[in-house]
Amino acid sequence: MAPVCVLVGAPGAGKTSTGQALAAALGVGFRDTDHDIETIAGKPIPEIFIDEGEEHFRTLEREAVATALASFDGVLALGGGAILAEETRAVLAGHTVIYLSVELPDAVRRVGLGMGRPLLAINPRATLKYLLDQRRPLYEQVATSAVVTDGRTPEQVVDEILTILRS
Ligand SMILES: Nc1ncnc2c1ncn2[C@@H]1O[C@H](COP(=O)(O)OP(=O)(O)O)[C@@H](O)[C@H]1O
Ligand SMILES: O=C(O)C1=C[C@@H](OP(=O)(O)O)[C@@H](O)[C@H](O)C1
Ligand SMILES: [Mg+2]
Repeated sequence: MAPVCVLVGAPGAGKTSTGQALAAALGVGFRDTDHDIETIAGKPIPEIFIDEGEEHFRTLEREAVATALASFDGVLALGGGAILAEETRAVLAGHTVIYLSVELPDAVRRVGLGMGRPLLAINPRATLKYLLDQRRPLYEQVATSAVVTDGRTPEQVVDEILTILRS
């Protein structure tokens, strides 16, 4: 069993919201590893960062991604930092991985002051710039296709992913 596709990209790329619309268009289930982590931890992501720290969150994230890749056959959205783990990049090999790309102006506008994303709670613009520069090569490394989301509606992004999945 494998996901129809796995969505990766920076915070604000639209992995969660566009992923849900894509799953609906395909008539398949939708799963987000951030949600799985919250269920396993029994608390929201900001509380995991406060109580146990980022390293613990990343451990839960590696486990959540590996479990979902092995047991889910719908559209799977990862958290923006999941690809930082070499182990996760390795288990993504062989999957259909779509990189939803977003650059700083649109990403900042979409995530505002973080909205439940603890890494972006302080100085979101500078932090997002750092994250984008650090992660862009990793998203490109794991992706089998890339879709630009800047200046495009979620519907346009879904249409392009559907075209990719049909090809
Ligand atoms: N293509 C888009 N155009 C405009 N707004 C978008 C687009 N994709 C997502 N958004 C908005 O950006 C915010 C972050 O989207 P989300 O799906 O949570 O991104 P991610 O899961 O990649 O961090 C949400 O408010 C969402 O509605
Ligand atoms: O970029 C990151 O490191 C993170 C992104 C978030 O997910 P989204 O990319 O869906 O916002 C969430 O996993 C957590 O706050 C950490
Ligand atoms: Mg998300």
